This record gives sequence, C-alpha cells and structure tokens, in this order.
Amino acid sequence: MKVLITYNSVHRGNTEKIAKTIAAAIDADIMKYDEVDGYNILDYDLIGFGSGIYYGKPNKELLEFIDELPPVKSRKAFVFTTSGKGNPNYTSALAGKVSLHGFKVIGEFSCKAFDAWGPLKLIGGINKGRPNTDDLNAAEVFIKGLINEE
Ligand SMILES: Cc1cc2nc3c(=O)[nH]c(=O)nc-3n(C[C@H](O)[C@H](O)[C@H](O)COP(=O)(O)O)c2cc1C
Repeated sequence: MKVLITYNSVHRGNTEKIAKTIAAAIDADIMKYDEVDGYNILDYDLIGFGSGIYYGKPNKELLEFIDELPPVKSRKAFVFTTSGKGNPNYTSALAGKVSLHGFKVIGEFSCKAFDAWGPLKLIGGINKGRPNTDDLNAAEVFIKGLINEE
C-alpha cells in the first residue's frame, strides 16, 4: 500500500514530529503540504493529513490545499492534529474537511503538545516536552493498527 503523509506545522514543529514518526513507522512518503503536487496525490492508496490547531481550527493553508486537490472519490485518508488542549474534536473538524473533499476517513489521531501561544508564554508554555516518547509511541501504535486493518 502506497501511503503519503502531508502536513503543516508552523508553531513549534509539534505536528511535524508526529508526521515523521508515523511515516517512519510504515515507511511512507512524507511531504509538507506545499511540496505536494496535487496531481501526484492520486498515486497514493492512503493519505494522512496533519495539522496543529490555531484559534480552534486546523492550519488555514492546509485547509486551502485540501480544497484545491483534484477531485477524489472514496480514496482513503486519515488525519492527525496536535494542540494545547489535545481535544479530539479539533481532529474531527479536519476529518470533516477531508471527507467533504471526497476522501473516506479511516482514522483520527490527536495529542497534546507544547503550547506557548499568547499569555501561555508568560508561564513558559504548557505541555513542555510534548509530543514526548509516549505520544510518539501512541502515534506509532495508531498507524500500525490502521495499516493492519487494511
Ligand atoms: C496562534 C496560535 C493559536 C493556538 N490556538 C490553540 C487553540 O485554539 N486550542 C489549542 O488547544 N491549542 C492552540 N494552540 C496551540 C497549538 O495548537 C499547539 O502548540 C500545536 O502543537 C502547534 O502545532 P505545530 O507546532 O505543529 O504548529 C495555538 C497556538 C498558536 C501559535
């Protein structure tokens, strides 16, 4: 199965850490969203979309990138997010966007990550050191489970 991981990670590289772990676990191709030629995406059986969360939403550029992809029908995808709160609802919002474009979303992964946004900077940020080894292990378990089910 040919798998592509694509993401944007603008705050602290937190989502990029998850993206790299997932890609390495299953030997997938990995590209930042702006390195993907939209038409090459059709070469892949499964695509993972990852984003940090900013003001309650996934990264705007990543969402626009998804909008501009060539039409797909029932192509499989999964989504992952990192955020200060680690709220799975954030991930569902990204899954919703991906489904609206025609993908069949077969998995979602979320984790808490270092957040030093705005006033949190004053206290040195929250979730220091995350994603940590446990988070990266959880991401690996998630993707291996997903691939085994396919
Ligand atoms: C401008 C900004 C807004 C943010 N808004 C939220 C938010 O609404 N909820 C939340 O849980 N985390 C929020 N965060 C924290 C990020 O989601 C978190 O640090 C995430 O891991 C960043 O991913 P990245 O390092 O891959 O960009 C925000 C961070 C920034 C910089």
